[in-house]
Amino acid sequence: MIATITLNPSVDKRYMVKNFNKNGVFRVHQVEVTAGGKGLNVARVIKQLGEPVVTLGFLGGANGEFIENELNKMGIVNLFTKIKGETRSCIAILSNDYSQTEILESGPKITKHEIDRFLNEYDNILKKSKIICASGSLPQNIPVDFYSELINRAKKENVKFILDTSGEALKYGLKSSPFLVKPNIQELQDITGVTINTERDLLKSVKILSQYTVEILVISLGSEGSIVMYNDKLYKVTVPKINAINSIGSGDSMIAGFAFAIARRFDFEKIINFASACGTANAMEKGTGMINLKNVEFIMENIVISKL
Ligand SMILES: Nc1ncnc2c1ncn2[C@@H]1O[C@H](COP(=O)(O)OP(=O)(O)OP(=O)(O)O)[C@@H](O)[C@H]1O
Ligand SMILES: O=P(O)(O)OC[C@@]1(O)O[C@H](CO)[C@@H](O)[C@@H]1O
Repeated sequence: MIATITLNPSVDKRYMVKNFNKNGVFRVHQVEVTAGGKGLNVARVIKQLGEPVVTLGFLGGANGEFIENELNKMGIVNLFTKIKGETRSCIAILSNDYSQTEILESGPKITKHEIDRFLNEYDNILKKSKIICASGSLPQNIPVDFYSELINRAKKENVKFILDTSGEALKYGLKSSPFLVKPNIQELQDITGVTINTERDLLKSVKILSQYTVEILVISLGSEGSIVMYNDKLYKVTVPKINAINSIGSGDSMIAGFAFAIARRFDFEKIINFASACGTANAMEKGTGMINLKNVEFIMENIVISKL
């Protein structure tokens, strides 16, 4: 079984707006709302792939209820810890010039008692899981090294830990050697301090990150595919050109693809191929954390993986 952790879930609202820019007033011509936060997007895609998945994290208030209802509708197992605070909302503004503007709330304050209840549930689930996918930012009052704690507990139970987060939470997480990490280019720049303009800058940053002990290191590059490091070898993954409608959640869909392919024990190149295709398939859909399995198959045939 795969478990996803979303410590800071969110009700994601996507506003479709014509000619969006700074300082204007805009009428929204289409709104979409999903139960989001990275880990929930991951769970939705794992469910679409047909693998059992359970979800953990913190949920509270009216937004928490909305997310619970959505999980029930999708038949996704909900092991979230109930909290007093209100789960956040995040807004994405998509415009006709293909711009994507995201406004992310910081999330509720979590109490010590709520953290303890979460950790109890987590320890239970570690005994039943093959893979943990922990994704996204930390809500308020969660210690910055919290992912590190979760990784250490997973290691004791021999459970593979996939970490997809940013900033300080990623820095601390890396110190505990997760099985797989997947920063995007912005997250890589933030963590290494290297501004990336050229492939040389990119490879320099990958080298800095490779000082941490991580089994699979993935740098996702949006429509440019990704760079993957495994067993001291570097791979460049080129994905086909597609008609991208909404690439928010492509990273999460890629993580879902990795978790699924690793759980099913695919060989290494097929793992990269499958995960990348899930990321690309998400960009072809209106919804966030949504894939069409027929598109995944077609994309897989058109991905090129080369050794660097
Ligand atoms: N426009 C696109 N065209 C083709 N493939 C894409 C596109 N955007 C994303 N992908 C695929 O999805 C993968 C992950 O995308 P990306 O690097 O945008 O992740 P991310 O920034 O973590 O996304 P998010 O945080 O919104 O989930 C890429 O490596 C690629 O395989
Ligand atoms: O604040 P975080 O947790 O880093 O990111 C939150 C978020 O932007 O990530 C997802 C896309 O990957 C969205 O569903 C969600 O709103």
